[in-house]
Amino acid sequence: MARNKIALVGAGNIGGTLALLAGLKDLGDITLFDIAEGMPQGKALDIAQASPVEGFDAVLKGTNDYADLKGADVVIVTAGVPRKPGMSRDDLVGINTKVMRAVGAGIKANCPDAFVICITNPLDVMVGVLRDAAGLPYEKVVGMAGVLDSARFRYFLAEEFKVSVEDVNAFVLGGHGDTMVPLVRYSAVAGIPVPDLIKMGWSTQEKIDQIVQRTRDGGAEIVGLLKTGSAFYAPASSAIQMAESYLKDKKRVLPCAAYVKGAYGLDGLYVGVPVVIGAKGVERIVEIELNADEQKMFENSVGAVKALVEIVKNMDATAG
Ligand SMILES: NC(=O)c1ccc[n+]([C@@H]2O[C@H](COP(=O)([O-])OP(=O)(O)OC[C@H]3O[C@@H](n4cnc5c(N)ncnc54)[C@H](O)[C@@H]3O)[C@@H](O)[C@H]2O)c1
Ligand SMILES: O=C(O)C[C@H](O)C(=O)O
Repeated sequence: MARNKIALVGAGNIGGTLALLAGLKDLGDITLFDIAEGMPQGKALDIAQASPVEGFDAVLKGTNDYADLKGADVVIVTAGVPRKPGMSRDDLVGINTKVMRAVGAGIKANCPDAFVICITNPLDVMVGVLRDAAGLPYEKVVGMAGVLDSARFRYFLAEEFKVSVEDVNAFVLGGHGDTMVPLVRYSAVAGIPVPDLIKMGWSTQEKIDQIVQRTRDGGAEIVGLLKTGSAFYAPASSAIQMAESYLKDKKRVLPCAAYVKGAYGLDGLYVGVPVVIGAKGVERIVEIELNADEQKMFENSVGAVKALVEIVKNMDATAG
């Protein structure tokens, strides 16, 4: 059986990490695309030279030519600009919208049958711009953020409860911004809901509230420490989990920025919700029940995403 092909558009911090992980996990052949000349070629060669040591067989190619995306089964997009300390993700909207349109055109022309995972920020809006430019079916274009935000939430909870990260389940919904909604009620250790663990004396409401806020600020915490860019190891791991679920038809239930029309009272918007990812792409939107507080937080987050969508529309109107 021929190997799958994973194309990585953007070969920077996340792109390079994605290439290494895709190799280590034997996901297939890997093409690294970037506008920077030499850099994707250099990273591809470097990772190829790690393959004999790590024991994986994959063709690794670096390129500056969109034609090399041909035949890609999965495309993961990180092209664009990350934020620096003092910036919000939303500050990237102007520059990264232009990048998403160029990348969308490249995907449309070369691999319209691929499953596309967008990572570029501001995420929920960029995945919509990318989808529109690529013209792919909505279920084949999805954004990565919820897996990352939930992983942060899980990690902080595991630290607090002093248990394995593997036993902590947690969901973060909504837009990938300051208004994201970590759902305490749907978070659990080995099936025991967090509110029950508070009653059992494992933690306090105050500490859980602090963890919720730290999760919301998770990206900014790392930007503040790195100073020159943003997180890239955990974002790459998160996108690889989504790609693997598609390629292996695992039907994982993962929080992703998916196009929601009908569910959650939404009328067609990319925003973070739990979905099932399988061989057909986003196979199902999982509509969970939200209580009044959760609903209010979710609506607030949806409002923030919609406001940014309007900014993109106004940019277009101004540009004529
Ligand atoms: N969704 C999330 O959860 C999440 C997490 C982390 C980072 N991000 C975002 O991902 C993006 C990438 O982050 P990074 O750390 O890899 O940044 P990076 O600067 O290391 O890499 C970005 C790469 O994109 C390339 N690029 C720029 N314009 C391009 C174009 N038109 N076509 C192709 N390539 C182009 C650059 O040359 C660079 O190599 C940023 O927007 C960042 O905010 C999102
Ligand atoms: O915080 C950022 O700008 C990058 C990313 O969205 C993250 O959450 O790490």
